[in-house]
Amino acid sequence: MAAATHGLALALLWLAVFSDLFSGQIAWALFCSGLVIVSQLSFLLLFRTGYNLRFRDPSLTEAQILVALALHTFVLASFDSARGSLLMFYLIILLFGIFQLQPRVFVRCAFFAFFAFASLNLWEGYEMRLADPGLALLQCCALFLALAWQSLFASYIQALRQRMRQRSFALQAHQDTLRGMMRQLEDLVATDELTGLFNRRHFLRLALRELENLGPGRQHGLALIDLDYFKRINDVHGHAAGDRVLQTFAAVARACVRDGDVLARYGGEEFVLLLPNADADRLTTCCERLREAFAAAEPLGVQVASLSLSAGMTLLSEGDDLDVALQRADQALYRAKRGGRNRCDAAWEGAGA
Ligand SMILES: Nc1nc2c(ncn2[C@@H]2O[C@H](COP(=O)(O)OP(=O)(O)OP(=O)(O)O)[C@@H](O)[C@H]2O)c(=O)[nH]1
Repeated sequence: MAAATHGLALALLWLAVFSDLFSGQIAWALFCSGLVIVSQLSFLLLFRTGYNLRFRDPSLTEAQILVALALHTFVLASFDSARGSLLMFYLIILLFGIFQLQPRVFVRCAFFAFFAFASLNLWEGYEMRLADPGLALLQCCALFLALAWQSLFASYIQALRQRMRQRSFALQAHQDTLRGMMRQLEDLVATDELTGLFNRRHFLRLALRELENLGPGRQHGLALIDLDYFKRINDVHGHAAGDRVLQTFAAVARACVRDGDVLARYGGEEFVLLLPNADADRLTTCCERLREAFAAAEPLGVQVASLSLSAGMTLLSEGDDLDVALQRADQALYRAKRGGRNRCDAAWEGAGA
């Protein structure tokens, strides 16, 4: 935009030259045009080389405005009667700083514009070259008023921008807080309070998603795990001790599974485990490891003679129904219980294994 404005100003300069409103020679008009082009090429070079990035304002707004104001005053020196109609270019040049410059810097640029134009007139007055001193005084006053008004307008715009920025920061902070609360809420909804594991509802959601993403030839391992004689623990040691045993199981199970495995409390003293991309061997190994680790666990402050669990295992294949797979696992768990507990039984049949 700045280059286009300079181009426009050059077009006006040459219009003035051909309309005999330019008081200098053609060579002088060529020199002025050259100066404008060189200044623009210099800025282009700064931008292309990335040198501008060293400054706080990489657009170099203030420098561009000051150079344009100086060039404009320099060219105005060769205008007499048409000078007044070109005064508006001071305002156009300063318009580029309205959104970018701090009010203090903007006023500095406006003052520079007025100082340049007033100095030009004073110099011409001193040299006795002012054709109409009254008109020159009127032009100086008009420019002063216009610049003062523009400076006020610029500070108003800056204040407005500052307020909008603050509001946008506040909005951002509110959004962050809301997002954090949403995350907490989601965690609460998905977590079992006692054990810190996922709850049944969240497990079913995750398992369904895993099942949907299951490609041909791949399988997930699924196991239902039930703590043995848990009622007895409650009856003998109390409900609080039972709770501690459940928490102990959760801690032991967490240590036994890998990242990406899904472990959840299915309800009461029953848990469910989903091992993505696992075959029968890996699932069996994992459940056996878990069974042995739980048998060796010592819940804090509870003297339980022996801890054990039973597990029912199955595999999930592409197109499998989650409810049907859970039923298969449940039947295997039932067999494990009937087989004497403290064991893992499997229902691979019907699982595509
Ligand atoms: N402490 C505690 N007990 C619970 C909780 N949820 C369920 N229970 C108890 O878990 C016990 C489950 O008992 P049962 O279903 O008979 O199972 P079990 O005694 O483990 O017997 P088997 O599963 O056949 O080995 C019940 O007494 C429930 O009250 C809980 O959050 N905390």
